[in-house]
Amino acid sequence: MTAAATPMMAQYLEIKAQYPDALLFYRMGDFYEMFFDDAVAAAEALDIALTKRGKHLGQDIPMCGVPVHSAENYLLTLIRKGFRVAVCEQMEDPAEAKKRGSKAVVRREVVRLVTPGTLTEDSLLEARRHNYLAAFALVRDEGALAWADISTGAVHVAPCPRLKLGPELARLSPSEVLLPETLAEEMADVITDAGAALTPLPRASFDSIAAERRLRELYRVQSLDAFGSFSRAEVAALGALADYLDLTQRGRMPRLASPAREAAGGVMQIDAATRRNLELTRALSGGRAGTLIATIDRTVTAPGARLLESRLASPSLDLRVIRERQDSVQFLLEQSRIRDDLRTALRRVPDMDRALSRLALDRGGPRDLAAIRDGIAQAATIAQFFAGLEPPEEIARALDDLEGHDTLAALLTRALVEEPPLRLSDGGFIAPGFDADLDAARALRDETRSVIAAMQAELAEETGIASLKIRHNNVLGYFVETTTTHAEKMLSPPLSERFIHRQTTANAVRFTTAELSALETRILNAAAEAEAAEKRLYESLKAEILDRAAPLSQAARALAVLDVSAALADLAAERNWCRPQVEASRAFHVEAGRHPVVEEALRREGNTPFIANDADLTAEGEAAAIRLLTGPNMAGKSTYLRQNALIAILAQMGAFVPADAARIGLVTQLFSRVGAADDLARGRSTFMVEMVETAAILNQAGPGALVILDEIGRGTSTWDGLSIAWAVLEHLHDVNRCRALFATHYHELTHLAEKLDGVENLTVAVREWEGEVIFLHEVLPGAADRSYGVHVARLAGLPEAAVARARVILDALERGGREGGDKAALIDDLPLFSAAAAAPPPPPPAQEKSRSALAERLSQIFPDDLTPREALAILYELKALADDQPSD
Ligand SMILES: Nc1ncnc2c1ncn2[C@@H]1O[C@H](COP(=O)(O)OP(=O)(O)OP(=O)(O)O)[C@@H](O)[C@H]1O
Repeated sequence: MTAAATPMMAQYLEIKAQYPDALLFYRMGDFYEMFFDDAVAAAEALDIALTKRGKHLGQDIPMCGVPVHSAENYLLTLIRKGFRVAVCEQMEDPAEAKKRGSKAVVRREVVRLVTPGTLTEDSLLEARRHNYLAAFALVRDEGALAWADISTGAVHVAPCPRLKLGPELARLSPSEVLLPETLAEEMADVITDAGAALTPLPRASFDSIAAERRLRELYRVQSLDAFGSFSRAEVAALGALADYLDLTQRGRMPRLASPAREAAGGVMQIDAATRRNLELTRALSGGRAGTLIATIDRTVTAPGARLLESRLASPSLDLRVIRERQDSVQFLLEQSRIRDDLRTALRRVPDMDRALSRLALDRGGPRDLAAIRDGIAQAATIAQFFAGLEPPEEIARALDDLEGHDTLAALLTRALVEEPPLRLSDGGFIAPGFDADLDAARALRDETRSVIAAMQAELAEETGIASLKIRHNNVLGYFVETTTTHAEKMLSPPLSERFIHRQTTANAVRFTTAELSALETRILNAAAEAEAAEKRLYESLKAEILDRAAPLSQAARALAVLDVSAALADLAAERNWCRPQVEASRAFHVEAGRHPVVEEALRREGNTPFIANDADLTAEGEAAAIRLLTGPNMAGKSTYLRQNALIAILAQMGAFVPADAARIGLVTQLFSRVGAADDLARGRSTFMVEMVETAAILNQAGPGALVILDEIGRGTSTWDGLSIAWAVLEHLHDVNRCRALFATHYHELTHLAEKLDGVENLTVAVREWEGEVIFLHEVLPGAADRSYGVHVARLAGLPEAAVARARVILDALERGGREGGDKAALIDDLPLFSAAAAAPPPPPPAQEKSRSALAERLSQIFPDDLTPREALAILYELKALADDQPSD
């Protein structure tokens, strides 16, 4: 067979040509088949068998396929691996096609293009995270970003200068970003750095005039002014979203809320590096464990979890909003009984937003109808909890949105069975008694079933074959079946006159009778009628729901608000967190602050308690307020720095904070950087990255900024590092004039406190006891006198000999430093390493050799060029050299 010539292959190639960038899932009966390169790629990605089907231009056609009923799992794998999938369905019954001629091909069409940003199925989505599709448009030099979650219908737009795109994407973490083709190449890195898939679109998709028309049609409005005034770039970005949705959903538009415009500068600016470093929603090691969100998330519904994450990702700069949210948390903190009832009731609230979206896209099922029913029923129950109380404004507004769905609730309650099936085709979801036609069809269908049972009993008696059965399959329909032992009897008169032979299998013989055929027609008709009636009812219930989509979505949002407020109240109650005073100032005062994640980790381990620490970073007038933190390794410097950044974020997202009291002047920008030495694995370039990031801070941080710098400059040689750290500190003080916490190992910097008004020294207390260092984790005013690195090296299990040697070197270096000596020359003065080793002296000749090898290696070393880590590596090398020599 030459498949190229087949009309089917011609149809395939024609459709495939329209989707060159996607894998084409080509429906053939119960399978989606893939051919040619698609098959090769999919077989590998899915780890399924690659087979062949006919030939094309003399070559075998590679083919693979996945069953339709389990296609979602395969889709998920493909999307996760970065593919896009065009789903091509059969648009008519094969029997229909046959009527056009035996060679006619079943009509097929792509019904949907599945991409990372356009998923709606629960199985393809993370319940507790948004799935954003974003579009960035540039009109002249003005940029805008629009983003939508089509699984919930939320749409936002905001001005976004080109330089802000990276931080904005870091905040939203979209799955897919649309860019005009012309920008795709130069901006690809920004998109992929944010972990999103990049989809370039033709410039026409971003044309602002066409976009305006598209949006007017989409929202069925005369003018976009109804939503506020948008810039050209904003309209273009929204238009690109609409265009892409039209393309991927093949004209079936999702339900989209009116675009909400986010004002520029409405949220705390936090760039990608800071988010990573503070482990807000993703841990440095990947995943959610150990992040701030994992520690504070006590929401009990998926929409609540999504709202909490978006509040955390975008701490507000609007005092009214912050205080309203705090009021809600406080109210539910005080009303602990209502909080408990509320949380119990919320646990039974389904994800109404996603159900609504699927219904709108015609991808829903009976279970989505039930989700709406249960959601609004719970909403009404929840509204009652607050009767007779005067809740604060945000909660009061939410409660208003919960009500007014009684008619729909009553309708759905009457219409649906308690637990409907997932798919429409499964049937049986409309409750008995709801619709007379359906009841009649079902009665007929079920009655005929009992008639069949009666007929089977009759025939068994008549033939004297007790094991005779009436069965059903898709090929024969209903048939009478007996085992082959009775074949002869059945196939000879008189029975053969009544029983018409249909089929003989290995174990059975099958027949039909005139009565059975008549009955079958009746059954089929009744079942089809019931199915049609049920489908009709489904459509009308769906329409009722979609008619009220906007208020329903508001109710869903209100439930999410209640969930978030109750969750934060629960956390505050259990962990004893306080309500921070957030104000328009440059104050930063925290009493007994804690790091929520470290504290929880310590609590889980159950040994040491977390030591709370105060922070006073209040800036006077326009001056800077910088605290320079010195102290040994492992003392808790990083923890202290980060806890204060996290407290600022929690305060401005409207949550309570892990402290006894806090007064936070609005932090407009938050920067956090960690010294490169913490990431040695990536080598030298890490230092470059660190410097680029530090440059970004010095260029951007304004008076409202809070800057957290952890051992900046550590990735280079000592003097370079010190000089850079010094200059950075001065710049922050004199030019940026922001609030900053600066942890360093360079003790020399502590002298700056005497010179610069806004700089004060802090240190983390340790106690030395019998030669051991005990970390007290207590932050106090003052400077550390030494770094205790050698002590920590010992704690980490460095060999005793190396530790002893390090002490000798340190001592000499410190003496040299104090006396202003040349450090390279110092090496000559140092007693040799082997002398410090506690090992028994090896035999003299070998020791001679060892000394010379060591001396030679030492002569090649210039301490000034070494980072501490390199010095440590050399120490190992020297030790190995010393250990090796005797056996030579
Ligand atoms: N306030 C605290 N109370 C109790 N334990 C703490 C506290 N702060 C830190 N720790 C513990 O000490 C460990 C080290 O803390 P951290 O990483 O902040 O130290 P560091 O001074 O920054 O060290 P390095 O300079 O080596 O990076 C933490 O993992 C934590 O277990």
